[in-house]
Amino acid sequence: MKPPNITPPPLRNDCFALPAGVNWTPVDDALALLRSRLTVVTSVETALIGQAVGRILAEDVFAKRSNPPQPNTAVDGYGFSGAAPEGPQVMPLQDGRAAAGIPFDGAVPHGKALRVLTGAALPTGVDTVILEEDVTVQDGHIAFHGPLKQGANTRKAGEDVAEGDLVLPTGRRLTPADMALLSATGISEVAVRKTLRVAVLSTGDELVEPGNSAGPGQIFDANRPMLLSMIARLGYEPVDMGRVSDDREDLRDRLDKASEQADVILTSGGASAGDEDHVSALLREAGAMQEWRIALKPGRPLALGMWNETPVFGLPGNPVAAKVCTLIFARPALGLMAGEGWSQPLGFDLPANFEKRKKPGRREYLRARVRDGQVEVFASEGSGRISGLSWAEGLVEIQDGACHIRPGDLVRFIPYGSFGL
Ligand SMILES: Nc1nc2c(c(=O)[nH]1)N[C@H]1C(S)=C(S)[C@@H](COP(=O)(O)OP(=O)(O)OC[C@H]3O[C@@H](n4cnc5c(N)ncnc54)[C@H](O)[C@@H]3O)O[C@H]1N2
Ligand code: MOO
Repeated sequence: MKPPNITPPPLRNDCFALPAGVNWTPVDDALALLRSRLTVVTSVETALIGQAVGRILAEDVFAKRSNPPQPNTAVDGYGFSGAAPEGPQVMPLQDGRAAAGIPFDGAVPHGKALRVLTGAALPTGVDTVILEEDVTVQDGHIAFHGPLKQGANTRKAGEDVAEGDLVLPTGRRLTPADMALLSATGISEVAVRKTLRVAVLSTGDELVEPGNSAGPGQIFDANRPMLLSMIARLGYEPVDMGRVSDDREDLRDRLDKASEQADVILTSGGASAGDEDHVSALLREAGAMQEWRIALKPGRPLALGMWNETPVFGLPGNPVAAKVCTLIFARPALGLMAGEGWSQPLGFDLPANFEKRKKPGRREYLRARVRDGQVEVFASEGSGRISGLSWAEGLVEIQDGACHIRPGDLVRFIPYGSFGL
């Protein structure tokens, strides 16, 4: 029998070729859209500072007390009033001493010196301190060499923070250093955002739980353990929604549950438009689907949508693409929803030790690390090469317009740490 007369399309064999007539969304436009559409979703609660590290401030915090609260001495030594002129100085000692927490009761007459210990409030009549190492003490007197400026070796009240100053702004994710700052400025509890709950769900008939036996055609679910731990590292509450097979009704059911238990949903797999790509199909059906074809490698088929008013990031199944999309798109979006605000990862421009050609018009992220001050990239760009994710210590961002990177060209390296991992 004669075969039917069918005209095939020209062979491109490039899943990243920009199809004619399709408008690919540049990464920055997709990010701008996310940024403009999303808002803070978490409510506010009070946390004692002992429990507040890693939490996000829900309001500006102002100092209740100055730091230091009063002028004090920065060293162990002897305090007196005014500058000491050049040359040898001898001063009678005042009886008593001032120590941290045990102030000197009374005033020190001009011309006399008082024994003072680091942190002690300066008593009336003392505004300058000589270091004890520079002093000879004998017969109720001290002797030292001038000159010494007025105010030497002392700390002014409020020189660090004055009462009423803004100490930390809304949206700040509290660090261990902030615990010291809050304590010192008289703050013992703060208004913080409840922790954002992020559901993680894997889709695909081929997936098996690590620890179980995997038959032919099956693979272990690698994305879910990665994504759950990324969420925890980013400071959000991971909500494990397990795995769903490629069954639309099961997936619908699981998305319903996830939207009850979490503020945001991350799925992986089924994001593109194949026969079994149920995530994108359901999001499209729900009517609130931005089916973005993003000019990005890896991670083009990122499905974004709403499910029961809960934002869903339909991440591509390939683990490298799932991680890149999480870092580039989900992370700033989660920050915004959590009350932390939109953030850009800090990158460093360093010379490349590799050569790469690419099509202009799409952004690329390669698994990378820095050795001897140069950026090296993983040997393969394959999106299923999970080993490269562990090999890498960050991503190198190749700009949309670039088409040929030569060794020695500056490229932007973004360490995983800059993403909060
Ligand atoms: N004809 C085309 N095929 C594909 C294209 C294309 O443009 N034309 N794009 C490719 C790209 S790029 C990606 S990325 C994937 C995206 O696919 P989906 O998001 O629909 O994901 P799946 O098809 O379900 O899975 C892709 C791949 O990843 C594996 N996978 C899925 N989940 C997990 C998991 N939890 N742990 C480990 N591995 C996982 C899955 O087995 C597949 O091998 O589509 C390409 N195809
Ligand atoms: O988005 Mo796919 O290869 O980029 O993994």
